[in-house]
Amino acid sequence: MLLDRLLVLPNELLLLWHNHRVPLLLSALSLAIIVHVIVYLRSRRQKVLVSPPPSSPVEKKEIELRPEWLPENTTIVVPALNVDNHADDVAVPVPVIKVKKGPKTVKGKKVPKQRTPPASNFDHKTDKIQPLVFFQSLSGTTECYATQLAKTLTEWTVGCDQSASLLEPQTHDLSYIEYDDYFLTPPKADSNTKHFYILLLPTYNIDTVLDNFLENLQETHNDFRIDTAPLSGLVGYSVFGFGDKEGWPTEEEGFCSQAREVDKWMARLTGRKRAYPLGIGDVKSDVDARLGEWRAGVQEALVELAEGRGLGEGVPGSGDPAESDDEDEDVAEDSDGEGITSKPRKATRVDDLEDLGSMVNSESPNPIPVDFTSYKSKASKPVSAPKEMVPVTSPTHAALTKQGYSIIGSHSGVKICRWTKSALRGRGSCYKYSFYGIQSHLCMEATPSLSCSNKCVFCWRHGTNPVGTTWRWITDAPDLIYDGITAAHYKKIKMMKGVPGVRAERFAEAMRIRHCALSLVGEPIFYPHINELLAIMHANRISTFLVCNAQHPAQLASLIPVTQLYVSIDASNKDSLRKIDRPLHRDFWERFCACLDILKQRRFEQRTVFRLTLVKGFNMAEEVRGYADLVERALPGFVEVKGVTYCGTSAAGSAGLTMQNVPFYEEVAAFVTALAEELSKRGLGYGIAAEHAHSCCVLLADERRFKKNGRWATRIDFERFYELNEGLVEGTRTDEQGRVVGWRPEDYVGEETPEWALWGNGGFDPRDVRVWRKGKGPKGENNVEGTKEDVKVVEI
Ligand SMILES: Cc1cc2nc3c(=O)[nH]c(=O)nc-3n(C[C@H](O)[C@H](O)[C@H](O)COP(=O)(O)O)c2cc1C
Ligand code: SF4
Repeated sequence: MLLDRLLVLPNELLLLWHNHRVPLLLSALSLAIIVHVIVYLRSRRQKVLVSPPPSSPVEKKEIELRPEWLPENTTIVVPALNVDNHADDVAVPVPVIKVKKGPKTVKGKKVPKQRTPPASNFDHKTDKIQPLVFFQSLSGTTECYATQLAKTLTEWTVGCDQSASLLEPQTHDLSYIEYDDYFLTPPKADSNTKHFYILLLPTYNIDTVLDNFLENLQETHNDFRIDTAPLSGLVGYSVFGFGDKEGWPTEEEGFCSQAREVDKWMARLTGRKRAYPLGIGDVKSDVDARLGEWRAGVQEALVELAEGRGLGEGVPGSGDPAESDDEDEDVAEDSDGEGITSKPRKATRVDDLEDLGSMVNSESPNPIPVDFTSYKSKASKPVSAPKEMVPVTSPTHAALTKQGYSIIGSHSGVKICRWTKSALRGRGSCYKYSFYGIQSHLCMEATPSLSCSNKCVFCWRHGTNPVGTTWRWITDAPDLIYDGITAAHYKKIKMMKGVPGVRAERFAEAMRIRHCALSLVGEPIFYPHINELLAIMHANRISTFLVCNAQHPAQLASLIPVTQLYVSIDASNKDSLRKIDRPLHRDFWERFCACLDILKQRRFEQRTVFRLTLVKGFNMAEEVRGYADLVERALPGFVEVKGVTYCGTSAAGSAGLTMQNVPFYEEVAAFVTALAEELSKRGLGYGIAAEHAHSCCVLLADERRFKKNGRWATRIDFERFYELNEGLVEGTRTDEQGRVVGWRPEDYVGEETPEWALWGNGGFDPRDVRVWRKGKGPKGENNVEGTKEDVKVVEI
C-alpha cells in the first residue's frame, strides 16, 4: 500500500508543478527583486562601521554619519574609519568616496508676482516698539558708535512724544548672540512688544564673524523648512555700514560691501521691512555726519511707526532687497516733459528670485531660466578664491600676537604656556604632569585651526577669531605647520634664557619638544590635514594630546589614534550645552551625541578622556546625573574635571560670566565626589584617581583599566606608545579569532601615579618649589618669593 503511494508521488508532484508553476515562478521573481532592491538601497547609504575590539563589553553598533557632517570640499577615506585596520592604512590603497554636495537644479520659469506693501503688524494703540541695536566690531570703532547710538536713542525714547510706545533700546554684539534667537524668528516677547532692528556693521575683506553671520542669514532664507521671510514679524529694520574709503574707494571696490549684503538679506528675511535706507560712512572722513543723518531718519521712521502710520505706502520696489532698473523700463518724464526710454536690462545669469521679479517682463514670450533651488547662493556665483583665516593685516592677527600667540601660516597658532615657564624655573608643572607624567617644559601648546564652530562663554579667543561650520580657508601644508610651530616654540623658549630662576638643565631639556597639546584655542580637527600633522609629530616622537569640541563626528571618526584623545563635555544636556558653548551648528546635540558614540567605539585603541569645565551658574548644579549618563554612554578611560579659568574678556562679560562663576576648589571637589558616587551606583567602575589642586583639576579614571596591583596607574609610557605606533612591538588587541590587530591603551600604561598626585594629596611635586602670589597662601610655607612682582604662578 505504502509502496504504491510512493510510486505515484513523482507524478503527483509533476502534476502540482504544471498546475501552479506560473504563480510559483512569479513569487520567486518578486522575492529576487525585493532582495536586490534592499541590497542596492543599503549600499547607497554612507555608513561608517567602527567595529568594537574583541573582548570589549560593547555591543557592535553602527554609527551613521549624516552626509551634512562630512567635511565640505574634502573626501573621506572610509577604510581609515575602521579602527582595527588603521595600522595598514598607509600600505593599502583605498578607494576615495567623494561626497556630493549641493542641491539638484530644477529649471522652470518665474511667474512675476504682484507686489503689495508689507502688512503692518503694529497696533499703535496697544503695542510697543522694542528697538534692538546689533553691532559687530573687530577693532572697536563700530562698538564705540553702537554704544553711543544706543545711549542717544535711550535718552530720546524716554523724552519724546511717543515715549509711551517706545521701549529703551537693547544692544547686542553679533559675535556673542545666538543667531537663531534673533534671526530665525523675532525674539520671544509678550504679544504687545514688536521689535525694530538697527544693525551697525563694519566691512572686512578678510574672514571674520560677519562672513558667518551673512552665511547664516542666507541659509535661513534658503532653508526650505523655514518660511523665506521668517522675520516678517519685525516692525522694521535699518542698517548702517562703516568702511574705509582710503582702501576701498568705491562700492565696486568693496566699500561697505558687507553692510550692503546684510541689508539685502534683511529685506528678504523681513518681507521688505526696510524702515530707512542703508546708511554708509567712511571712518576716515564723513562717518559722524552720515551716521547723524541716518540716525535722525531712523528716529523719524520709529515715530511714524509709533503713531500707527506704518512704513508708508512706498513707490514700487520699496523695501526690495536690491536695486532694480524697473523705472528705466518705463517711459519716465524728465523735468522738461521729454520722454526718456531706456534699454531693457538683459538677464545674464541665474539670479535671486526676488531680484528677478523686477527683471521679468511678463509679456516676454521667452521665459528666463531660473534655478528654483538656489538663490544668490555661492553655487550661482563665480567661485571666489578662499581667503586666509587670519591674514597678517587683520586685527585678529594683531590681537592674538599681542596676547602672545605666534601665528603660523594663516590658520595655526602656538603659544608658550605659563606652566612651561613655571616648569623651566622649577616651580611646578601643570596637572598633566601629576596625572600623566608630562613635564610642562617639554610640552608645546598649539593648534592648526584658530577657527572653531562654537562660541563658548569661557573661550579665550576674545571673540575675534573666525568661526565657521565648514573649512573655507586657504589651507597650509602639515609640514609647513609643523616646522612653523616648533620653530616658534623654540624661539619663545630661548627668550626665557635670561629670566631669573630658569634652571639650566630644564632649559637644555626644553630644546627638545616631547609633547604637544593640540588644545590651545580653536578646533584642531577642523584642519583638513590633521592626520598628516599628527603622523609627523609621532614620527618625531612627540606625543599628542588632542582636544576636540564634539562637533565634528566625521573628522573624529577618521582621526588616526593619538596618545590621548579628549572630548570637551561642557554641559550634560542639550539646553545647557547650547547656552554655554553657543554652537553654530543647528544639529549640535546630534553631533555631540555621535561624537560620544565614536569615542566609546575607540576606547580600546587609545586613551579617551572627557574634559569637563565647570562654570558655576551654567553647568554645575543639578547636572551630576546628566554627566553620569554621558560617561555611561561613552565610557571614557578618564574624566578630567576642571574649574573654569576666568579670562576677564568682554566676550565673557557679554555672556554674563564674572569671577562669581569660577568655582572654588572645594566646590569642584564636591562635584567630583558626587559624580564618582553616581558612577559607582551604576556599577561603572570609576574612582577618583588624582588631583592638581592649584589648577583646580581632579581626575576620575576607569579602575578596571588604569589600576596596577590595586594602585592607580594613570601615567603614560610614551616610548612604548611610539614603539607600538611604529610597529616595533606588538600590541595586545585581538580580533574574534585571537589574531593581533593593534594595540590597546593598556599596552602603554606607564608608572604608578606618584603618591603626592593621588586624590587627597594635593598634586604638587615636592621636588618643585611652590610659589604663592603676593598676599596668597599660608604664611611661611615655601613663600620664598611671595613678594616679588615677577611671580606669575597664581593659585586659582
Ligand atoms: C583687514 C581689513 C579689511 C578691511 N576691509 C574693508 C573692506 O573691504 N571694505 C571697507 O569698506 N572697509 C574695510 N575695512 C575698514 C573697516 O571696515 C573699518 O576700519 C571699520 O571701521 C572697522 O570697524 P571695527 O573697528 O568696528 O572693526 C577693512 C579694515 C581692515 C583692517
Ligand atoms: S570649543 Fe574651544 S576654541 Fe571653540 S569656542 Fe569653545 S573654548 Fe573656544
